[in-house]
Amino acid sequence: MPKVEFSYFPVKALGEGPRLLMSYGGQEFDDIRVTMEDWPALKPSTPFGQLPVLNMNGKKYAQSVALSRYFGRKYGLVGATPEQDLEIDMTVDFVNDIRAKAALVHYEKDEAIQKAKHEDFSKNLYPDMLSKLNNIAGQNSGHLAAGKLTWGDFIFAGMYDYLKVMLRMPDLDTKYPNLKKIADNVYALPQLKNYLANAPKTEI
Ligand SMILES: N[C@@H](CCC(=O)N[C@@H](CS)C(=O)NCC(=O)O)C(=O)O
Repeated sequence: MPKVEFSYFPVKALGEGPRLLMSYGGQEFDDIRVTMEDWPALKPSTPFGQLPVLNMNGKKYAQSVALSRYFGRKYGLVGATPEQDLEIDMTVDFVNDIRAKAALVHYEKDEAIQKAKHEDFSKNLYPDMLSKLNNIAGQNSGHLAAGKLTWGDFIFAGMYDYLKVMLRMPDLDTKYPNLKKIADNVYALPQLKNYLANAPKTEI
């Protein structure tokens, strides 16, 4: 299995899912953490002007979900039926919907608008979305979908710390315990021990 290069910023966020999946599958990779200083020079050489990017066999591939689905297929972390795959896809899309809502607030430049948006989303939207996801994880034995470990779990686990910060919800663990279970189940995998021991520690 030839070594590949994986480039992302020095955070977990959208990059950690693919990093965890490669580690799970025993895929050796250069874990390139691109600084904001270096990014402008690199940006034009990426497929969509965004990170993460996987450089494999001389070709560059982008989009964190597509990359994760690819590794999921490669390592058998998929559904047992097309319907289970659909379940994984729809739940991963929902996770990204939650992330997109929180990002809308996080990156709002006007402080007053940011505060109002955060209060509004925290009252109704976040509890509604998170409790739905928490129930789904409860019905799937601590997994995101299909009642088993899939590539979707790796995306969610990789994004868990980042979500806590974006949602401004340090008590996410206790409020929605089934979500923590998804992350815990992934981080306990023996295949990840080496990567987790050596990867740079980041807050998000
Ligand atoms: N849908 C893409 C989104 C990628 C994305 O938004 N990447 C951000 C970092 S999280 C980025 O590259 N930002 C720098 C830029 O757009 O210049 C994915 O999931 O990979």
